[in-house]
Amino acid sequence: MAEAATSSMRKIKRKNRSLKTQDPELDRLESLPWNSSLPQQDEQDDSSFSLFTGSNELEGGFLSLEEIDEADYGLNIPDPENHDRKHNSKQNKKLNEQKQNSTCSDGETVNDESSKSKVKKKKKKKSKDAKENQKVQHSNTAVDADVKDGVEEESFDETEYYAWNELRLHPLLMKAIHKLGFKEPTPIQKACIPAAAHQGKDVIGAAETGSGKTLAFGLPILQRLLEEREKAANVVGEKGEEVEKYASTGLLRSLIIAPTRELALQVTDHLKAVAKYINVRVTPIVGGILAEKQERLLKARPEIVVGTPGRLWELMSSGEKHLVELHSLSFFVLDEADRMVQNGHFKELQSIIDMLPMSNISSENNSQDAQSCVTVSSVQRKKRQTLVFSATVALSADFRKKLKRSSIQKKQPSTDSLDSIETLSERAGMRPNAAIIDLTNPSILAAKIEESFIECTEDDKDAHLYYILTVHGQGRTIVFCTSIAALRHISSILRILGVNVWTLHAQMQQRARLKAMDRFREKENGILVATDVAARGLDIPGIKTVVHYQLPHSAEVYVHRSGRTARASAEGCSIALISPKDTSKFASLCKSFSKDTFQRFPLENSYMPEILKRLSLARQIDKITRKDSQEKAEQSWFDRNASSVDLVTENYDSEEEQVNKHRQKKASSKKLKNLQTELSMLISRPLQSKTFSHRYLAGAGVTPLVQEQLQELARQKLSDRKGAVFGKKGKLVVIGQDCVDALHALRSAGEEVRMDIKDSTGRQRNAVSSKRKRKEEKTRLRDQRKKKKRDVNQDDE
Ligand SMILES: Nc1ncnc2c1ncn2[C@@H]1O[C@H](COP(=O)(O)OP(=O)(O)OP(=O)(O)O)[C@@H](O)[C@H]1O
Repeated sequence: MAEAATSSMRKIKRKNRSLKTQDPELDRLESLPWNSSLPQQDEQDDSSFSLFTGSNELEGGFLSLEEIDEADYGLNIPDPENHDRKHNSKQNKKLNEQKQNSTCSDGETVNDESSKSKVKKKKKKKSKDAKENQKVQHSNTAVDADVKDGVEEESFDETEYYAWNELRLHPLLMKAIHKLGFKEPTPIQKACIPAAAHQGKDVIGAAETGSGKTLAFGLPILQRLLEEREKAANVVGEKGEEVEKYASTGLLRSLIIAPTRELALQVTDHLKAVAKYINVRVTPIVGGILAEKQERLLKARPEIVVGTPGRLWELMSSGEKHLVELHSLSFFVLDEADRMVQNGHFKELQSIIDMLPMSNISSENNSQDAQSCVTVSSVQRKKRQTLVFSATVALSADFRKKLKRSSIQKKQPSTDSLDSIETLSERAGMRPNAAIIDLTNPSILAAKIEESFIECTEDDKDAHLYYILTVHGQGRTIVFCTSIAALRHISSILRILGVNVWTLHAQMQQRARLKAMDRFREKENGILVATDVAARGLDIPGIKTVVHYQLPHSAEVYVHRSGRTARASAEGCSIALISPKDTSKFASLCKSFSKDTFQRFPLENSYMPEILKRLSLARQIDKITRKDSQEKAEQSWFDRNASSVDLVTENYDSEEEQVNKHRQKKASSKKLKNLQTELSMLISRPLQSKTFSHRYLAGAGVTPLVQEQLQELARQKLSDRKGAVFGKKGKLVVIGQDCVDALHALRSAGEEVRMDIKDSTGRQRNAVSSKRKRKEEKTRLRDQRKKKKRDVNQDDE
């Protein structure tokens, strides 16, 4: 079997050699060794992206590229020659056609034909070889049997995936990437994969929201697992031993920690999608799900665990076997790392980190661990890599210098809390020559998101939110609130107004949280009202608009909130509702983004009278129903407590009081009914402006002639309505602003506003200082009065 494998490898080597051309780029690619395909870069200054080059720190070695034939995996990875051939084919096509027509007896053309048939034969042979190789590899590798059985050639445009070649990913990973349709790696993936997967480096990665950071750490993990398995299988194959027991070690190889449950579940799904063709188990361990159920999942001994700190620590501290066998860990990953160090929320994370074996100790030095690790093969005993990622990793210049000077301390037992990414990384065992890959721009805002604001009073925020959702509600929208009270208020008002919204906050049951997310995902124009629990990492396609109903407490959270839109190649916009009390906060946000202009979101005020009418009704309905349900809740609380101590409750109200109460109740329910009827009549017809906006129509690409016709229709409809609101002609649909989504409205009519950052921060400073002065004056006067009183008392005595 081993012989067959070696002979097929020889064939592949010959084949590769025969493909060589004089192309310098191809020569360069071919000369790159499998395990250090990183494009060499000069070290750059502190602020820019820099990759540290250096010796490969992984022990155990890798398979060389020549030892792997993509065809074994039912996939043709594009090769540079192919790429060039395809690339040039369009230009040459015409020429060839001419040649064929004019020189059918020409020797060159015949040669061409024969070379074509040779290529065809070669291709056939390659596919035959591939099938044979696959049979050999089937027993030699630990990849999923399902995949190995079907050698279907995937038909896709090879040149489209050419950009991945440089990253030298395993063909089975490439197959999954192709399936996902990711034509090229994102910049953060391009930068991280060579460093983490091929150079075995620790990485601190920062790149804007939605830029593909999950795969930037996910692919290196899977790549390394695959390489180790194949290496182990080859070693064992050579020795002629049984292979199956090396297929999956059942050891914990990678621990990924994320700050929220939803994010941990999402990362799990993302990794599963890319590990589709390999037998790697990825398991989420998050709170809100029965711990026993998760313990059962861990019994399957997944190689990759993605979890939140709380539940992970709960299981680890109770001695869960799979999770405490940390000697086998090859990757320790912190996603959204800066969130982990905030508010002292993550004591558990500190405990988990303290449990990691003293970093990067090889098996020889860790004999005790090695003894308990009976199934781990020598190729798997490598150094642990630490990967730390976020869109807002705020690294101090000092820390970068420390990394460059290679002066990071080895993990020391310490009682310090993890209050910065620096300490967190150091304590997790980050090695001195870690690669810092910082692709964020100075403003840390994602470049593709159009940021805007609406100035209004606190009271008018509801009206403006309703305006955005109804007039520009195309695509999914997330509305962010800072407090749960505000979330409850706005979601209740919107529901009364007939707007279907889902809510997400930390006080909800996990099942309800997941359900809300699912429902939101399902609806093309879904609306989610959420607290900052949804601010980080959530990747839901089609979110076109993010509304900041209340401003967050920090610039980082603002960036993450806005980053729920315009992900991957999509576009989107963010709208902040700014009341007078938000102005100084907004100014300091602008300052931290070094942004001196923001766009004012365009409003069509002619909608407002109708919106305010509806809103007023909705608020009255909300008030009555709240009062009602509060009374009911109080009564049932009273009854429950009374019955728990065997008390019989009696009504001590006089008859008159009882009658009055009854009357009030009846009146209130009648009022409620009337309000509801009036509101439902209003919302049964589309919200319409009294005028017609040319700017929106132009923004939507409507020609002047069509604009004129639409305007005429609108006029007609409005005049019809005066006579008979629900007449036949009332069914005529007027195309207005509500056909333009928020982003297009902003692009076509947004107004660039200069944010006078200095001025407003100056105003803020003045306000603070005058507040302080007033307080001091008050204290002085109080002291004076007290002194006077004392003096009078003394005089009396
Ligand atoms: N190479 C790629 N080509 C196209 N899309 C990609 C690629 N890599 C990842 N994506 C997609 O981009 C989206 C965003 O990826 P991901 O969630 O990893 O972003 P992120 O940088 O972690 O964002 P955040 O900072 O908000 O957490 C996902 O839908 C993912 O499937």
